Amino acid sequence: MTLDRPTAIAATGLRKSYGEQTVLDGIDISVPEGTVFSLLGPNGAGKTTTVQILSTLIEADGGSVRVAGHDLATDADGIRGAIGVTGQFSAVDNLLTGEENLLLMADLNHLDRREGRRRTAELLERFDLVDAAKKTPALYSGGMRRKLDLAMTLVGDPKVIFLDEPTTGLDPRTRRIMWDAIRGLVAGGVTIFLTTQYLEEADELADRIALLDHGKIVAEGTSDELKRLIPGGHIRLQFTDPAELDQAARTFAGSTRDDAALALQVPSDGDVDSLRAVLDHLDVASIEVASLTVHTPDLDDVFLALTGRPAESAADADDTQQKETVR
Ligand SMILES: Nc1ncnc2c1ncn2[C@@H]1O[C@H](COP(=O)(O)OP(=O)(O)OP(=O)(O)O)[C@@H](O)[C@H]1O
Repeated sequence: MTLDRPTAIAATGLRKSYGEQTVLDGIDISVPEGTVFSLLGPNGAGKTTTVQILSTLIEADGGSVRVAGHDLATDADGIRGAIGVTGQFSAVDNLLTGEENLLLMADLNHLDRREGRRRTAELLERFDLVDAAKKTPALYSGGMRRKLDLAMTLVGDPKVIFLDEPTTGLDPRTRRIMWDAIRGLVAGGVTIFLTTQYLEEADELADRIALLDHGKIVAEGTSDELKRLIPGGHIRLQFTDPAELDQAARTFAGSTRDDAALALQVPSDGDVDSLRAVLDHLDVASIEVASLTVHTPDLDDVFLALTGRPAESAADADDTQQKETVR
């Protein structure tokens, strides 16, 4: 579906070290126009460094980059003119009001006065900041600042937007508002490069996801492709009678029983055929089941399987690494 689209962001063999520390150890990235690409990784994995290189803020030690048709080596200005960046450190000026911040951006983007006012009003409305427009951002909540920051990025109508951990630390409601705004941008044809520590965020928004760990992309694919990389799916059968549980445990080789919960987990990839096979076996053996649920692995399971560590504590864990690529 996205295969025929032109490439909005292409990076090959990106390398970057700080002193002895290799932060990016040769990474390749390709993002089709109008899609969301998510770079996922724990604290310190190199996500911000990647965004800084692709958005011309710092130089790589090696590799080539094209963004929105411009080559980084020969036309960094072209890239700067086509992109918007919302970083972890916001561009918001605390001495100006929210509205003045937006008007300033309109000026910097060479919009005339009328167009600048129109765009500012539209963005204040869109991000539910009309009531806060005349206040300085020092009085804003973290979520409001983040929304103002994204609104400022949108003043120039960029075709490619880099969002570096746009929802870190936000409450679930504000996170949803940001997600909706991002979906709206993509629907309008914008390409999004999103970094996040949240597996759920990548799962919700991204067309393709790359997992960055120890300077390398250790897995890449759609959310479903990544989930298929790992085992862990199962059908959970719930019983009301221990005798039924006993009988089912004998029927399904390789199953795991939970006696306290009167439940049995039968390994399964969750597809219809395997579900039908389980139901047929239960039928033939006349086993009564109270309920049945299908569990498919989520990105947390993927992260654990590919890095050997849970996503939460990934930043301070050991060097265990596996390589896996989905094409
Ligand atoms: N200017 C710098 N000088 C030295 N080391 C740096 C510099 N910038 C980043 N680093 C190091 O590079 C590594 C990657 O940092 P980066 O900010 O890209 O990670 P990240 O994945 O964005 O993490 P986070 O989620 O914490 O922002 C870190 O170990 C960091 O300490």
